[in-house]
Amino acid sequence: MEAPATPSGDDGPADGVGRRPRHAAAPSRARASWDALLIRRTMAEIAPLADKVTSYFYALLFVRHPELRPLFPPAMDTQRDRLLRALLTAAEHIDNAPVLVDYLRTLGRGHRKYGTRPEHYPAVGACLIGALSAYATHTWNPQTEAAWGRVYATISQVMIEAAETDGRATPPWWHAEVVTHDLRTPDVAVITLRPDQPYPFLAGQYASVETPWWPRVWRHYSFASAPRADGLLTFHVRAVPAGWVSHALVHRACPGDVVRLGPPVGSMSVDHATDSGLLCLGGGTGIAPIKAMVEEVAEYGARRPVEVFFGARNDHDLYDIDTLLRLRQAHPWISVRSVIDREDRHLHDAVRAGGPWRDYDAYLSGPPGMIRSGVSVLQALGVPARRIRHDPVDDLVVIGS
Ligand SMILES: NC(=O)C1=CN([C@@H]2O[C@H](COP(=O)(O)OP(=O)(O)OC[C@H]3O[C@@H](n4cnc5c(N)ncnc54)[C@H](O)[C@@H]3O)[C@@H](O)[C@H]2O)C=CC1
Repeated sequence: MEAPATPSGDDGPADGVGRRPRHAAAPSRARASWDALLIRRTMAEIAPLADKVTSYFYALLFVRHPELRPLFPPAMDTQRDRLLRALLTAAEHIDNAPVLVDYLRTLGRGHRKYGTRPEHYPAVGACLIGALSAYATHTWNPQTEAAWGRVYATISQVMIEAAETDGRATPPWWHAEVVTHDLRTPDVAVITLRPDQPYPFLAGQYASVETPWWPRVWRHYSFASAPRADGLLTFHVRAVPAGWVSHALVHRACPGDVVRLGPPVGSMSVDHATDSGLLCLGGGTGIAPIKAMVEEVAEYGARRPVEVFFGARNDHDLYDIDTLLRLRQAHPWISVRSVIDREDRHLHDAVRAGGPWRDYDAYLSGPPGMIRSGVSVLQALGVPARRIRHDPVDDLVVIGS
């Protein structure tokens, strides 16, 4: 979702690939819905050819604009997926302006760390339309091209404005020095960082991290502690197979090394306006944001039921259970249950046995499969969808890799 590529912006013709003049009238509802229909048709046609379309898009971009190549990572594998996911997400919410705008603003802010500038957007937009038109051969026509031009213009305008607004208050990225590096298991490290300037975030959020060993390769990690008075940040990192960044962080990083951090993102934060109970499911290193949220609730001082289920493959993988148990000792209204996988019993079985959870707010963090099945289990147990929170499952594919 964080391709330093997508939407465009210039002062081109209204129906071309460009940025709508700042004060231009918004398209009518009818036109917006018609555009949405045409965009969805294109997306449906190219879905089975997604890899080819994105490869062709980047080939066009780098041939036409070689000066943009340094903004992207040397190996483009994950990058390709991100562009497509960003487009799919935008297409999915195209009729839901508040959700779409919120998503695009986050995307625009996140692009600042790549060095994306307003003048890059038209170049990207023209190549995107070039790639779509080459593959969506059944649905592409002048009306579809015009619809893409308008939608892309709106998307790029939202992203550019969000980046400009953000630029007035925050840096595009933060440098952060490794202060401690604690190898808790052969492949899990708990790493503490000191950012070079204040880094405001909420427990439950996550950030992109770039290491000095893999420039321009960014991966997401959730904060493992609530905001601290000393400003330090903590991450839990598991070195996963073929995970360049995670391997570097676990096996190479030492105190004194400096990484870069993108802005905090994510909406899985605790609502302190209610005193409902919290049901928290953490799988493996997915326990990180759960721990941060539990710490925040404890600091907040409200005595509300907090029920944590920590799923792990084996005892070693309960690498942070002691911290959770200390929290429980200090705050008896917190309950912590560890669940080691067994053939006949998994994390969700323990959750099922522990209810009822109807009146709880539920938070899930862990592997995508755990989140998907966890949501179904909780809904079957009567927890309404609006009370179930987790990070976007697509982002988790690259969280921690
Ligand atoms: N904000 C978030 O949601 C975060 C997600 N993660 C993700 O969490 C994962 C952690 O990786 P590992 O520590 O290797 O986890 P893992 O693969 O060892 O799984 C940990 C535990 O999760 C549960 N689990 C896993 N798959 C399940 C399924 N399909 N159904 C039910 N329960 C399941 C089991 O209890 C398992 O022991 C990574 O995929 C990482 O991207 C990590 C940090 C934050």
